Amino acid sequence: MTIRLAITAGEPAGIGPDLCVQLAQQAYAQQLVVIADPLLLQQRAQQLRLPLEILEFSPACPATPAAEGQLWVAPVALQSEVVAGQLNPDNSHYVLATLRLAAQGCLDGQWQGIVTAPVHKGVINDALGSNSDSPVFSGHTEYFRDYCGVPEVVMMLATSDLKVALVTTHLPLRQVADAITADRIQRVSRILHRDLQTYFGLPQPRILVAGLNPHAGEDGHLGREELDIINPALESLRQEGINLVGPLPADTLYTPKLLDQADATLAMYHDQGLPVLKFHGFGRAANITLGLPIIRTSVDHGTALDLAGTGQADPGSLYTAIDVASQMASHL
Ligand SMILES: NC(=O)c1ccc[n+]([C@@H]2O[C@H](COP(=O)([O-])OP(=O)(O)OC[C@H]3O[C@@H](n4cnc5c(N)ncnc54)[C@H](O)[C@@H]3O)[C@@H](O)[C@H]2O)c1
Ligand SMILES: N[C@H](C(=O)O)[C@H](O)COP(=O)(O)O
Repeated sequence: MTIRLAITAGEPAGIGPDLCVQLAQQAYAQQLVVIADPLLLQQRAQQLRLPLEILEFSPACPATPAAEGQLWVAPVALQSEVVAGQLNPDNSHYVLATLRLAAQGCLDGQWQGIVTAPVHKGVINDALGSNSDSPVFSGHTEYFRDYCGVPEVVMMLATSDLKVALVTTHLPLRQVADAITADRIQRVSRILHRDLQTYFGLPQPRILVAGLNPHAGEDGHLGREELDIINPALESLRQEGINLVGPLPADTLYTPKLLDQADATLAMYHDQGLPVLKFHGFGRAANITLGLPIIRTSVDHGTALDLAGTGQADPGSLYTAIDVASQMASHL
């Protein structure tokens, strides 16, 4: 059966539309349906001097891959003109409309998964009038969690040989320590364990867990979260049969000797785990939201406004995200 995936083109002034146009330059086994304004894609194709024939998507038709040079598109109209590289809050509702259509279509069974090109969190929050203490839009991860009505999801970025999942996602650093609770560690670990089994063919995944503090707290001399919160949470999860090692000092967790014996790693916060992953494989990684009732993957990079419309954007991570979503769909 041909897999059908929806691809949201993301922030219109960023490199998302460029990547979608680049995507159309070859044929795929899957039917890839880009959710975007078709005029934006045509404009960007002209700017990049690349051929593009748009085919309007109909959910009633059987899944059919596009030929080289063609792109299936589910149209959503922009609100305002787009200049590559220049953010315009007037188009933020368009961006959110593409995410809604993608999520609802997946819940309705129109496509088997969603792959997202990057959005700009700042401009969406500018448009929605939120501030740094309580952003209305923290990211796709939290948006799809709320849209799908599930209490917890897990952000995991993965290359072919390294998986980094996070206990907390888009939080100001000041709030991170308070968010590391036994309850959250348990919910995140259970989702990670289950989805590694379900989607990645790992019957008994071995997961390395980082501590929060330097040297994993140095026996309580450099912070007590390991002793008071993380250790007891991991111990009770081990009683459930989840194979967790740690809490380990984060600085040496990501060394070959330990990683060679692990299926995945669990970092306590965004910039503890993701710089390692991106140093290891920026442009070859996918961002995967675990715990959703739908499959959702994404690129490992942002909107790269400096590259929009230049032809310099590397589509490697988008290809990886499509591959990973397809593999996940094939496990269902
Ligand atoms: N999946 C997503 O939606 C996602 C992911 C990360 C960041 N973001 C958002 O993107 C915006 C900009 O973030 P940032 O500046 O921190 O990161 P960025 O990834 O946009 O840019 C960081 C650097 O990497 C380069 N780069 C990024 N993607 C590239 C590609 N495909 N090919 C070649 N070079 C590439 C950029 O030119 C820049 O030098 C922020 O609003 C952030 O929240 C979105
Ligand atoms: N944390 C992600 C990264 O650094 O790549 C990125 O911000 C995307 O997050 P969402 O998928 O939640 O938008």
